[in-house]
Amino acid sequence: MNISNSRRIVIKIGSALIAPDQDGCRARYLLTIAQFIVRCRAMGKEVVLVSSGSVAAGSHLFPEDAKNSSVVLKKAMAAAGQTEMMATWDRFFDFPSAQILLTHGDLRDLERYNSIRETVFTLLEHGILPIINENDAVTTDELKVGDNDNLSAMVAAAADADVLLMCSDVDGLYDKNPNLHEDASLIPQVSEISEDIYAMAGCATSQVGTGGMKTKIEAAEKATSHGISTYIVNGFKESTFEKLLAGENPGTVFLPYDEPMHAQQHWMTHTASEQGEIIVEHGYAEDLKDHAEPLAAENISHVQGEFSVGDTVLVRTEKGERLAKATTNYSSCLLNFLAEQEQTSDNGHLQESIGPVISGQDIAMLEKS
Ligand SMILES: Nc1ncnc2c1ncn2[C@@H]1O[C@H](COP(=O)(O)OP(=O)(O)O)[C@@H](O)[C@H]1O
Ligand SMILES: N[C@@H](CCC(=O)OP(=O)(O)O)C(=O)O
Repeated sequence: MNISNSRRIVIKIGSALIAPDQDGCRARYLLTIAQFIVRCRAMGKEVVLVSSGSVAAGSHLFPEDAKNSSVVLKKAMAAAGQTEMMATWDRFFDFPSAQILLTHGDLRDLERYNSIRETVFTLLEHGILPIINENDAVTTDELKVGDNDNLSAMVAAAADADVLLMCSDVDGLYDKNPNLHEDASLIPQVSEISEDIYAMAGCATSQVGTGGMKTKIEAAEKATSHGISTYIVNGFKESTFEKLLAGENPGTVFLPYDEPMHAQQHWMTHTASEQGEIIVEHGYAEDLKDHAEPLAAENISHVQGEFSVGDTVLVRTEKGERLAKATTNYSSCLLNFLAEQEQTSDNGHLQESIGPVISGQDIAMLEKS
C-alpha cells in the first residue's frame, strides 16, 4: 500500500520540523506538509496527524539553562508549547482540527482504547483533522509512551489506518547514522524487521528529537504487524511529498505482514501492559511454543502480582522466558485460592463451570526475545 492507493493515513511529524530552532513553532517546513494533508483529503483520503513539538515549542518560555531540565519543567514546557503547536497547525487549514492528548495509560486500557477509536472515527466522519500528541503534562514514567514514533504506530493501529508516515530529518533508515557516517547508505525497503535492522539504529542527534531511529523501527514493527505499510521519509524536502502523492517511495518503506495480527491480539501484544504474571509449568510452556492452547489451573506453577478478570497478563516460564500475553478469565485472588484448594480437594468442577484460566483465542504469542 502506498499513499496514492491508501484510504486512511497517519502522519507523524517530529519536533525538528515543528520547532527547528527550538525557539517556538516555525511554519518554515510545515506549509509543505499542510499542503500535502490538504491534497490527501481532496483525494478522498482520511488523515490523522500525530505531532511532536510541544516541548520544543514551549521551551523558549523558560530560562535557557532549563532546556536540559528536570522532567517537571519539561512537562510545563509541553503544556505551554501544546497551545502554540495546535494554533500553528490550525492556521494552515480551512477545515477544523481537534486536539487529542493521550498517555499509554489510555491506550493500554481496552475500554479507553475503544473510546479513543470512537472519537477518532467520529472526527474523521465529520471532516475534522485529529491532531494527537502524548499528554506530557500529566503522564508519568509508568503511564507514558515516551516517544511519538511508538505513539503514532499505536494510533495507526487504533485508527485502522493503512499507511503510517513518519516524517523525520533524514531521508529514511540508513545502514548507520548518516549524520555521523558519510558512507551511510539509505535502505529503500525492509521486508522483515530483524535484529540486524535494529542494530543499524542509533539515537537521535538533533537538539530536539526524542525517539531516534530505534523508536521508529519499534513503531514500524508495531504498525506492520497490524498490516500497515510504514514509511520513514524526510519531512524537510518538498520532493518527498510530491513523490508520495505519485505513489513512489522517497525514503524507507517497511512492508506490512502478509497475515496481520487480529486487532485484539495486536492490542494485547503491542499496546496492552501486563497487570500480572502467570508462571506455567514446563510441559504447557513447551506445548504453547507450538500453538496457543487453553490454560488450565493445573498447568500453573504460581502467579505474581494482582490482577482481575479480563486483565492482560504475561505468561512466562519459571526461568523468566516471556511466552505470551493473554487475557485472563480468573483473578489472581481466585487462582491463589485454587492453588491452596488443590492440596485438599478436586477443584476441577469449579473450572468446568468457569472454563479455562486462559482461552486459546485470547493468547498473543510473543516473539522470542
Ligand atoms: N541508522 C540510522 N538511519 C537514519 N538516522 C539515524 C540512524 N541512526 C541514528 N539516526 C538518527 O536519528 C535521527 C532521527 O531521529 P529523531 O532525531 O528522533 O527525529 P525526529 O525528531 O524526526 O523523530 C536522525 O537525525 C539521525 O541522527
Ligand atoms: N510529546 C512530545 C513528543 C516528543 C517526541 O517524540 O519527539 P520526536 O522524537 O521529535 O518525535 C512533544 O510534543 O514534544
